[in-house]
Amino acid sequence: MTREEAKLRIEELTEKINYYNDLYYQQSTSAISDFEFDKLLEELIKLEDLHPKFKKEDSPSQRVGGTITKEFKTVYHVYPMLSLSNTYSEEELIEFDNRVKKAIGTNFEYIAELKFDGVAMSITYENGILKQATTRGDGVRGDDVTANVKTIRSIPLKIKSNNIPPLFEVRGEVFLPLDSFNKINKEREDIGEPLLANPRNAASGTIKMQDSTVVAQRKLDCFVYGLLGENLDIKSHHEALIKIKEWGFNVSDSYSSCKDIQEVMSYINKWERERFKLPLGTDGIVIKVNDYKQQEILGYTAKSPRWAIAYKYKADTASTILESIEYQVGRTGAVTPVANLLPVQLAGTKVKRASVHNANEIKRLDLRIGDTVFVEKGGEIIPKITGVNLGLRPENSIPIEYISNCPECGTPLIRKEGEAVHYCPNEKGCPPQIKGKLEHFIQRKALNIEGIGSETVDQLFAKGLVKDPSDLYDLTFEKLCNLERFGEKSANNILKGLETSKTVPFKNVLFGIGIRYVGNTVAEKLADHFNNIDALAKASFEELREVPEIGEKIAQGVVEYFAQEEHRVFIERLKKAGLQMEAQKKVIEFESNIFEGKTFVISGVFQNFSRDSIKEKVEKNGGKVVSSISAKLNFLIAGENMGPSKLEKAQKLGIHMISEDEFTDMLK
Ligand SMILES: NC(=O)c1ccc[n+]([C@@H]2O[C@H](COP(=O)([O-])OP(=O)(O)OC[C@H]3O[C@@H](n4cnc5c(N)ncnc54)[C@H](O)[C@@H]3O)[C@@H](O)[C@H]2O)c1
Ligand SMILES: [Zn+2]
Repeated sequence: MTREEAKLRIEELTEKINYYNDLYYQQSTSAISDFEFDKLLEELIKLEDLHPKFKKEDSPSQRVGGTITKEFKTVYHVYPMLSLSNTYSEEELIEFDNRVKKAIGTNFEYIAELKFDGVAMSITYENGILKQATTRGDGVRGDDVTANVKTIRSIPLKIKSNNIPPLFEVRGEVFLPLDSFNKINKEREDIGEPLLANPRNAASGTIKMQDSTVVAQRKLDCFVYGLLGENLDIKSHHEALIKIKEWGFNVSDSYSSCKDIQEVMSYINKWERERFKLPLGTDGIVIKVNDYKQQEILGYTAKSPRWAIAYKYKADTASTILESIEYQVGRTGAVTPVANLLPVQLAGTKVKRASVHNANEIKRLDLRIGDTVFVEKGGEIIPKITGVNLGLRPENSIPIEYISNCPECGTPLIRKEGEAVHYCPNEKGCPPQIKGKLEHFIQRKALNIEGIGSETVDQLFAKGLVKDPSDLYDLTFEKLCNLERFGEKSANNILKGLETSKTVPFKNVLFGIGIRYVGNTVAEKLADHFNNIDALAKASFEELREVPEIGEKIAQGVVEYFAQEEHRVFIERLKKAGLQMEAQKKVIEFESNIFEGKTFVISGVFQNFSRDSIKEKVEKNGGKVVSSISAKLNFLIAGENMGPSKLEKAQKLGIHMISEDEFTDMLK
């Protein structure tokens, strides 16, 4: 490579890396895999070493990848938040070990820990009270996300131990537990929303949300792995881990001390598979020289400590042939392209399908039939295509043209502005949409109709017996017995299942109806608030927005749903069939009547209660919770981060505002 070529390549790499950094840290998305990203960075570092003249001061090799945002207050770090140098190879790990030995001799110890895949956080405590939580940002300054971090239950707001320094900072990784991640995606799937790509990006997106109430619902967690401060009287990393655990922080037990690099290797091998049993994503291990004095001798580069390194596990990848793209139509009409692959062995399973998300993704990857593609399996269940081996591209291949008509019913597809997904608008005549709605209706979380499986749904639909869920209630013994291979017993089972479904609570019915964006948690909130279907159908956009946790999208979805005549007819038929269209009066076990005749508004995020449990407390003591602030209101229970407009209104009207603690005191 000539000097001129090197210069150009350095510029090109810089631009690319800056672009991916921006996507990753600012927009919480990854356009390429971490492995590909790290390869680009490695290439840049090597070229810059060969041609130091072309190395710019602000090169991405010299600084931490993120930046700050304008949505949050900017905070300067007391101690810079650096990155970690990383490697995918054992040889480089041994080189690291040699560098360490050269600087401090052989009398030292490593601590090996897992590299948790989330968002780095700095949390400051003053006299034992959580004062501030800051993102890494550009390493020098970050975003003040204190209100969001306070919603994380495993992070103490107040340290219980007496024996603590007056001022200190902990460092940790905020993450979205896999359970919560899967649950959120299940709910998004239920309501036909695009899925979150992976837990790390979901955590990073969540921590930057403006509404802490939504953050609280996402149930983030945090593993703490570092302690900083003046005169801490602590000599090593290991001691620090023990201390912060004592003080009530969540420290993962997975760390281990290693007397040499061989023991580190065993640690790496041990966790290569074991790590999948943990409740969160991990992408490697971190080794740190244990002793603080030795750390000091080793020091720092501009970007990372010299006393630590990350070893990253390669994601399981395989390459195979893309045979075809299939288009699936879901209950909401959303079209998902799925790749059919020549079967290949990947991470212990045979893979023959991979997701490609949407038309943009096909274009970005420039996928062509017959291409040799790389497939990767991360934490997700279905593997994804991460790239194309262009060297093996067949001659005369042509780019895949995304379909313009529904593969199932032929209707021209539409794409709403700002959405990546195509939809088939033929809600009433498109078979997978009709069947999808039926299956949604009968599922356990909805009407829970036993005796009907997806095969039966197919048959009922094929015979023209059922076109929408309300037709189910017109089924008779005779009609069912006419179905192929359908015994009397199965027919009776279905009829019994349908009969039982008439006792299923209103909130489940509401979920089963399948209103856009109304998942089962939302259905419960709406049922609770409006009590019956007629009140909900009449509710305006504004009235819906007043219900706690009902956002614009949901409110819009509900209004649009009931605006359609055919939906109202459908609801009438369900009513006639005898389904529960009204919430059962809750049986309240009264504790006292101290709040009799008093009204409350609950707003913001709370430390010891969920909003629902505060509501329950109010009701159990004779009070009533309302949604909007008016002059007649008696109390506003104000948590952290309540909306500014609510606050202003309450102040203007002179409403009595009480904190969570004051509320607890009132109950005593
Ligand atoms: N795919 C993309 O487009 C893209 C873009 C940018 C960055 N990335 C990825 O992000 C990473 C680079 O980011 P980086 O500079 O933050 O470095 P890094 O994430 O590799 O290492 C530093 C971070 O590791 C975290 N960490 C987790 N467990 C830890 C532990 N036990 N001890 C100490 N720290 C721990 C901390 O948050 C720390 O900030 C690379 O893995 C890169 O592949 C990917
Ligand atoms: Zn269709």
